[in-house]
This record gives sequence, structure tokens and C-alpha cells, in this order.
Amino acid sequence: MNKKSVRDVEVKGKKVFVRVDFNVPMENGEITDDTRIRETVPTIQFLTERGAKVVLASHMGRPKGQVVEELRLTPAAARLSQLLGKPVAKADEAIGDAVKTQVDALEEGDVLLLENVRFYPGEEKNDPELAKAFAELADLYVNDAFGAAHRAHASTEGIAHHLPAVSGLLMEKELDVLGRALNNPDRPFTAIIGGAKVKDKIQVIDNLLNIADNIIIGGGLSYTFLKAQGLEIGKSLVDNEKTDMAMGFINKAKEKGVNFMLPEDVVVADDFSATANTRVVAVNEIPADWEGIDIGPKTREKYAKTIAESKLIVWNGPMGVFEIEPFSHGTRAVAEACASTEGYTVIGGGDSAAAVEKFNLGEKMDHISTGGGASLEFMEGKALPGVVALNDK
Ligand SMILES: Nc1ncnc2c1ncn2[C@@H]1O[C@H](COP(=O)(O)OP(=O)(O)O)[C@@H](O)[C@H]1O
Ligand SMILES: O=C(OP(=O)(O)O)[C@H](O)COP(=O)(O)O
Repeated sequence: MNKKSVRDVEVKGKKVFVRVDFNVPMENGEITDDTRIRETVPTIQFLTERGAKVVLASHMGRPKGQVVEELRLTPAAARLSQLLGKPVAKADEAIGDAVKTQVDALEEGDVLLLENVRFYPGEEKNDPELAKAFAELADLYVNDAFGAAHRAHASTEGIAHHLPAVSGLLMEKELDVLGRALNNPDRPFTAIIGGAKVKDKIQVIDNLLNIADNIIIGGGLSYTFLKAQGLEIGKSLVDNEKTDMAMGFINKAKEKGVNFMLPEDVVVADDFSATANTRVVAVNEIPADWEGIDIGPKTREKYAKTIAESKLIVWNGPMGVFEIEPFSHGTRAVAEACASTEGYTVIGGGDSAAAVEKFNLGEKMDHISTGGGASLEFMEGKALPGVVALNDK
């Protein structure tokens, strides 16, 4: 990476503003997956062990510039304290005199977590005044929030213009792994794209067509491609505005010699529920009043074989509605193939990461990204504003 990291700067005795992504899933006030917090521990320990005074900042949810009690970061501070095995102080605000007093009282090695930065309207607007107020709290800025690196906000981008700005160890690792995959991939390189957000995923396929050997399509995304080829898709998810683009990709793959794999059979259901009637049908036999909800057994086998033969696999988006057990077999088959392949496996955050964890296969993957949207934008070839703003080496 051509950006400076915490390894390249002196931190002893300095007040260090560290932007993390503690936007973790919560249910009834409890954190249900602490991966994003756990993954920042190496950076925080790196800094505290070297005598820095660590001031952490994060967003949580989308409170739209207002205080939302359920979106306070108090549970994150408690979990981080357990993970670090030492106290983590928690501020009730993210800027202002009270916060300044708390920061000034920090000793070397202490950790303070500020309140949700999105409680301030200036955060998402990248307001220079808010960025300056954050910067006034510290001597150095560290961005370790890969999951929010595609956002140009006051605490991810604006602040970097007021302080020496470097990446944290998690940010460095994410950019390194994803960057290696895209710039110099081991081959065969297989990209697996699934999920439901057709609009978000279409762009990434365009860029992947320039670099991948195999592109595997699954999930709700598949049906826009099947419809583009004139097939009946019943009540399946579709983006009618994107069928031309989908057909364009099928043609571009042919021109470039990319093996573009679409489902050959699918599981269809007469209802979106665990008790629905289901059938396995070939893709040219989808009944008009049924809905495709998973890839079928033949497709699972073909996809698994390609994954087994690949040296590098990047996966973003489930193959079916994996949250409902009868429709989870396609996603499970791909997850198991990724777990057992000798190739290097990168899971691109979001629901694919959740699926892999659900099947207890997380340990078997080489890298699970902490960023869904961020890893997608990175794979699209877009520059991430939170990274661009950091100091060059
Ligand atoms: N065939 C399908 N029809 C409708 N929804 C689907 C289908 N396949 C997968 N999904 C849904 O897609 C969602 C994930 O999509 P998306 O958000 O695009 O993925 P990710 O979070 O990994 O980027 C899951 O909730 C899953 O249930
Ligand atoms: O959870 C996040 O995004 P992701 O689900 O795409 O990984 C990040 O914390 C960014 O949050 P945002 O999409 O509200 O800016």
C-alpha cells in the first residue's frame, strides 16, 4: 500500500484519534456479532503498547444527525473493554469542552471511546467545522474503519486534512488482501456474486469481467440475467431496468473468454416462507406463479467444482434466501466449497460473511472482510475517499 500506516509514525505520548467501524449488529441492546470490534484490537493494542493516548470514534446505524438512545456506543465500549482486558472510558458526546477535558486527562496507554459521530448533522455532510472540532482533540489521525472507507464523512475524510493521517492495521490488511486479489490475482481467479441488491452488484461485475477467469452468478441477481435471455422467471426478484446491461455482460464475457456461470437449475417456491411448497426445476421451466429462491443441486455441483479448481476466490452475496433453512442449501454448498478449496478465499463482508459464520465455516476462510459496501466499491475499481485522504508514503 502506498499510504502511511501506524507503523510509519511516532505515537508515544500523542493523542491519537482512531476512526473505527463499530457499526455492529444489535438485538435488544446486545451485540450479536462483535467481529468488527475484535478486528480493531491489534491496532488499538499497537498504539497503547507504544504509549499513545487513544481516542476512538465510530458511527452506529443511521441516526440522521440526531441523538438516538438505542444507537449509543456504550455496549461497544463494554465489549472492547472485555476484549482488551482493561477499562475503556466512554464519552457521552463526540466533541465539545467536556470531551476535551476527558481527552486531556488520558494517560499513555488509556483508551476513550467517543459517542456516535452520526449524532451530529455535520458528520455525513463532511462539514469542515465538525472535522476541525474532531481534529482539535488529537495530534494524529488513524483510519481503521475499512467498513466506512467508501464514505466521505467528517470523521473518515474531512479530519484527515487537519492532522497527520495514517491507516490502522485492519485498514492496511483489508487493502492489502483485496488489492492483491485485484491487481495480481492467482489464477484461475473466480468471482462469485449473489445476493439481492442488483443495482449495487451490477457495476462490480463490469469490472470483474476485466480480471476474473470465472464469474459465478447466484441469488436474486440471477433472474435479471435469465430474463435478459428471454426465459420465464415467474415471480422471482428482477430489475427490469438492468436486463440490457445483464445481456451486455453475457456478451462481454464471451468476447473476453470469461467463463460466465449462471444457474442451470433453481429451487422455486410458491411462497416466501419456510413452509412453502418447493420444487427443483431447470431454468427454462420456472412456473409463472412461482419464485426462484435458491440454486438447484446441479448448479451447486458445478459451482463447487469450479471453486475447488480455483486458486483465488472472491465471494460477495448469498446464492439463495439462506436465512430460511430450506432455501439455504445453495449458499451452504458454496460456503463448503470455499472452506475446502486449496485456493485463497476472500469473503466480501455483508450477508455472505453472516452466512459463513452461520454455517460455522468462518475459521476455514482466508479473509473475511469487515466491509460490505466498501469491499464492493473497492472491487469496482473506485477510489475510497477514506483511503485517498491519508498521507502518502
Ligand atoms: N433468489 C432470491 N430471491 C430473493 N432474495 C434473495 C435471493 N437470493 C438471496 N436473496 C437475499 O439476498 C440478501 C442478501 O443480498 P445482498 O444484500 O445483496 O448481499 P450482501 O449483503 O452479501 O452484499 C439475503 O437477505 C438473501 O435472503
Ligand atoms: O455497515 C456498513 O456497511 P456494509 O453493511 O455495506 O458493510 C458500514 O458501517 C457503513 O455504514 P453505512 O452504509 O450506514 O454508511
